[in-house]
Amino acid sequence: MTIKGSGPSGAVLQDTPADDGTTPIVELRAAGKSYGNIRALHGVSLTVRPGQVTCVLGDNGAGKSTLIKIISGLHQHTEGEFLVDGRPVRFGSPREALDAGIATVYQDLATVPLMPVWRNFFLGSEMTRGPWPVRRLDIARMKRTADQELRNMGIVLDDLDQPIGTLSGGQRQSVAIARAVYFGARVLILDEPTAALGVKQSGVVLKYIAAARDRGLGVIFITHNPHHAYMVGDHFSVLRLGTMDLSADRDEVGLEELTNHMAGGAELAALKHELAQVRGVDVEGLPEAEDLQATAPVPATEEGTS
Ligand SMILES: Nc1ncnc2c1ncn2[C@@H]1O[C@H](COP(=O)(O)OP(=O)(O)OP(=O)(O)O)[C@@H](O)[C@H]1O
Repeated sequence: MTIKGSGPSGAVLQDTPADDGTTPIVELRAAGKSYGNIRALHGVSLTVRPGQVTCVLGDNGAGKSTLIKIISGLHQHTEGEFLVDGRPVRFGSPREALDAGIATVYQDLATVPLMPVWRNFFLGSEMTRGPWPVRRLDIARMKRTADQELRNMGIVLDDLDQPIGTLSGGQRQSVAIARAVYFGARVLILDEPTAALGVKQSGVVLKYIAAARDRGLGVIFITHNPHHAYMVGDHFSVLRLGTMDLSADRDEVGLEELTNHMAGGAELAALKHELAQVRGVDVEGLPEAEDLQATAPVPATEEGTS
C-alpha cells in the first residue's frame, strides 16, 4: 500500500502492486499532465492487469478525467511514462487507444436514444452482406449477435428492437459494457457509470463490471463512491488535487479507511467544527475528529509505505 500524507514533502510515490506474474496491460509510472501552467496530474502510478478491477476515486477536480484522457488517447501525458503491454506509448487519438484494446464508456454513452438496442450495439461498426455496390446492412446477423453477446454477459432484454432510450440507465450502461467486450476491449475504462443511478440500477452496473472482469478484462472504474468501488474493486487509487493520495490492494485497505481518504479526514473534522457554530445544523451524526485521525493518512516517508 502507498499512502501519501498531507505533509510538506509532496513526495512522488510509486504504486507497488503485488507481482502475480502477469504483465500489466496498462501502466502509468509517475505520470502527469500539465495544461500550460496548470498541473492537472502529477506523479501518478497505476497498474491495470487482466481480470482485475482498478478503482480510481477522487473528489471534483482530483484529476480523474485527466487520467482517463491520457489512457484513452484524448490527451498525452507531459511527465512520467505510459506503457501498454510493457511498451511505452503515446497515443495520438482515441482510435489508437481502441486499436490497442482500450475502450472507454463515458457517462453519456454516446448512444442514439431512438434507435433500437441492436442498432446501437453496432453503431459505427455495422455488419453488412453482399458485394459492393449492392452491399446492405445484415440486420438479422446483427440482431442475432447482439442478443447472443448480451446473454453471454447475463443481460436479458425483452426486445432488442426497442429504442435504447427506453432502457433504464443501468441497462444502457450494461449494453455499452457488453458492446466494448464484443469489439475486443482488453481494458475497459468506465467513467462514473453509477453516478446518475439509484441503488438498484447501480447494483446492475456493478454486476456487469464484475462480469467483464470475470471475462478477463482489466477494468478501470472511475467513481466518487467508495461503497460502489469496494463492492467490485481489486485495487484502489485515490486521487487528491492531481496527485495519488492512496494506492492500495483490497487486502490492504478497508471500506472505512477508503471512505476516510475520499472524505479527507482532517477537512471533515474542520468542517464539523465550523458547522457546530451554525444554528440549526445537527453535527451529531458526523464522526469525531479523533475517530477520523485514527484512520487518517500518515505522512509519506521513505519508510512510510507498506
Ligand atoms: N483543459 C484543461 N485546461 C486547464 N485546466 C484543466 C483542463 N482540464 C482539467 N483542468 C484542471 O485540472 C484539474 C483536474 O481536473 P479533472 O477534470 O481531471 O478532475 P476530475 O477529478 O475529473 O473532476 P470532476 O469529478 O469534477 O470531473 C482541475 O483543477 C481542472 O481545472
